[in-house]
Amino acid sequence: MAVSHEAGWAHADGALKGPSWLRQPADPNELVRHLWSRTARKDDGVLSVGGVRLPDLVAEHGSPAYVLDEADFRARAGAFRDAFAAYDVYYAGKAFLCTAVARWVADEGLCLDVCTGGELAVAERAGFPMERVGFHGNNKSPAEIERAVRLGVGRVIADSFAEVERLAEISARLGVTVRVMVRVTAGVEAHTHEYIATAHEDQKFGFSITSGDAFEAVRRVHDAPGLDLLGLHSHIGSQIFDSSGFEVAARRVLALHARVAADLDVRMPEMDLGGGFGIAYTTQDDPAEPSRLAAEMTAIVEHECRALGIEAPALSIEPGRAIAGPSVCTVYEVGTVKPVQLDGGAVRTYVSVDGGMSDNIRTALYDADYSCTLAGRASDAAPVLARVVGKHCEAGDVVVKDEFLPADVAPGDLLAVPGTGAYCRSMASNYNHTLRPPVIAVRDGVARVVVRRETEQDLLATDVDDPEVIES
Ligand SMILES: Cc1ncc(COP(=O)(O)O)c(C=O)c1O
Ligand SMILES: N[C@@H](CCCC[NH3+])C(=O)O
Repeated sequence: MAVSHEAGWAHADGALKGPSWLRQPADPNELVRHLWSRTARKDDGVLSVGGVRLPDLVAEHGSPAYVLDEADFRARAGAFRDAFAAYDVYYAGKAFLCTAVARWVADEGLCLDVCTGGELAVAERAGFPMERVGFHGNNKSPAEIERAVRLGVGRVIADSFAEVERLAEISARLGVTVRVMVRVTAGVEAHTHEYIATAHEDQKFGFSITSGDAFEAVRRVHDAPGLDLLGLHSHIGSQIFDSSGFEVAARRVLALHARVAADLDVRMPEMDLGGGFGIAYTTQDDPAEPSRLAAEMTAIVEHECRALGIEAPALSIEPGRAIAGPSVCTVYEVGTVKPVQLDGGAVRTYVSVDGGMSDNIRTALYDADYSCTLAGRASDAAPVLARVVGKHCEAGDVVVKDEFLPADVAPGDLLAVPGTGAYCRSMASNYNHTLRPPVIAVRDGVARVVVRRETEQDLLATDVDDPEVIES
């Protein structure tokens, strides 16, 4: 997919200008604090996280690597837990999940949202309390549902009529009661990239409120003997800053909740308002603290419930990105630096690193913005507008579209990109047979590998090298 260039092209005067919001760093040897995890700091230009200097980490574990600030992850999880104390907070494992992270989530008292058998397997291995797991997905297989039910997950979020039937059949066959939420689409156009908005009508998730499908799904779950109807679930999209989408969605979902009480005489005890809270990828983003989100969401729900004359259901939310995203930075090594002359005479500096769209697809896929900084040394060189690109055979293989880097950036330098904890490792691929990088958790000066780097043996393991197959 093409990379958009609000930025980036040579202007009429021949100069290369970045996007309007991009600023030259006040001091390239300092961090733009709110883009980095809590323990990240620069000393004489050397970046450390969790008390571990990144050049030392790379010397031991290689690059690229995702560096996970454990204290930061736990603090963000704890901030959601405390701010939303009256809610159940489900960490959305799709943002990033491994056994260590599942244990931290459990330790911090959060619940866990999984959406595939694979994520469920990690939860199981971590010994995550299954009654605190919610199982999502628009196309759960019968085998996945059965496994989740056998494991005793606390709730399954139903996404289609076929799934309601499967759930009813499985609960009857196994003789167990399954607690079910009904995922609804509230018909909201969330202000985010169209690929990650999920509450407008024309998409695959949930039951439409306006068409009447959501009401019908509630009725069927309620009527099924083995299913325990918990309530409605709404998730409007991801990387959202504007609370008006949540407000409209909450109003519509609560109206349905009230209608179910009035028409079916059923009081649903719970409601989930989903995740989607945005984080700062660049200086242009200004995310709200969990305490403000909690105050706003609670005010919206209380106001609506008063207006409808109903008792507020017990609420839950499902943040993923806002917990995992800012806790990680990716460290890369620079391989080549290529000044490219553009029409009009301006020069763009292409800085190639040893990863790319295989470890961070978000720039290519969503036109996402990132920033970066030199991580291994100080520099007093003048800033140049650079584009950080990967090593893949793809022109759109861009990691950071536009960033000011010191003009002396050179092969062997380390670059670190903040905000890569959500949907980077979890969406990583082996494109061009690259090896997915490790996730290294850092805390109190100690680095621990929590997801190891893939090896060529891992890649070759799935490639069948059997003369009987190949030559037949
Ligand atoms: C159902 C559901 N819950 C929670 C999330 C987590 O979203 P985010 O990581 O934006 O908080 C998602 C992903 O968008 C989702 O689809
Ligand atoms: N993968 C998306 C978000 C999708 C969230 C899952 N429903 C991103 O990187 O922004």
